[in-house]
Amino acid sequence: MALTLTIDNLGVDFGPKKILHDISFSVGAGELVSVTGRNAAGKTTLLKAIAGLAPRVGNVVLKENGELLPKSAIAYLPQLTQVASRLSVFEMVMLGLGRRLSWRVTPDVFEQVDQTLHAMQISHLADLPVASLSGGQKQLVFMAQAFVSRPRVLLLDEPTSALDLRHQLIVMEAARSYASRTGSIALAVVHDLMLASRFSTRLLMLADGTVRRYDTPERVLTPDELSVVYRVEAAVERTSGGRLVVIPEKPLDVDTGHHHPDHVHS
Ligand SMILES: Nc1ncnc2c1ncn2[C@@H]1O[C@H](COP(=O)(O)OP(=O)(O)OP(=O)(O)O)[C@@H](O)[C@H]1O
Repeated sequence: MALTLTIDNLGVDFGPKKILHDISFSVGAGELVSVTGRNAAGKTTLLKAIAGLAPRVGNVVLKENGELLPKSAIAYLPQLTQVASRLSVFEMVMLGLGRRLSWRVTPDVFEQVDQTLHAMQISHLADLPVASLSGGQKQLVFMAQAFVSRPRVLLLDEPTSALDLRHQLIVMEAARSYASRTGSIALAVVHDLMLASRFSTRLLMLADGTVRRYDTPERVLTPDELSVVYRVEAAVERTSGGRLVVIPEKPLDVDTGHHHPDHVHS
């Protein structure tokens, strides 16, 4: 395969606290992988560690046609934060071109930014100040900024959490088509399991600080898995169109992990 991201025995400690350990998996060209798991499972930490933004042990190897790629081939888009900027949407997206920009804005640059705005369906916002946009619109702008930089690996931290239904689909479709069209890799933290299953080639389910399952959505999203990982009773069904539907029924008692049946006296 042309491009591969290989994570080998990755671990992250914050002081004495082991957040992630023994994480190994690999992703191939064209894949969108959704990272899922409970709150505080370490999903953000995993993306940051891959991007080199969190202290880690273990290896992150990105290779294309046998050649190692530099860290700059990986783009990390954090969860949406406040934007204090007077830049317009067009200018903000253009900044994604980084070192490819010179003092004069060439037609080629306009073209690339225009195309990206169009793909994200935000052309009509081009001249507005980013600061004046809604949370969801800002998310689309930052995704566009990441796309235009043409990363080989795109790491998206909860890209859909601030978005309405329509924009959730636009963003997930944009991530999927970016990966498949450019033969690159996208990893996205996604809490919505139906959205994740619909758009992802594979799900990476984190639990207890490590990879619990890394497989197709159909294989990962089973009632048994959901009860263990999320401590919920849930039904998993399929629509007539073949899509997976996860229906959470009720929370189960939190598993303390301290069951010692041997010690139970009858
Ligand atoms: N810089 C840090 N220093 C110490 N602990 C940290 C730091 N960053 C994260 N943690 C801890 O690491 C654990 C994992 O956090 P992380 O943000 O990766 O979880 P998450 O799965 O992305 O959570 P959520 O779904 O709630 O966004 C948490 O217990 C958090 O408190």
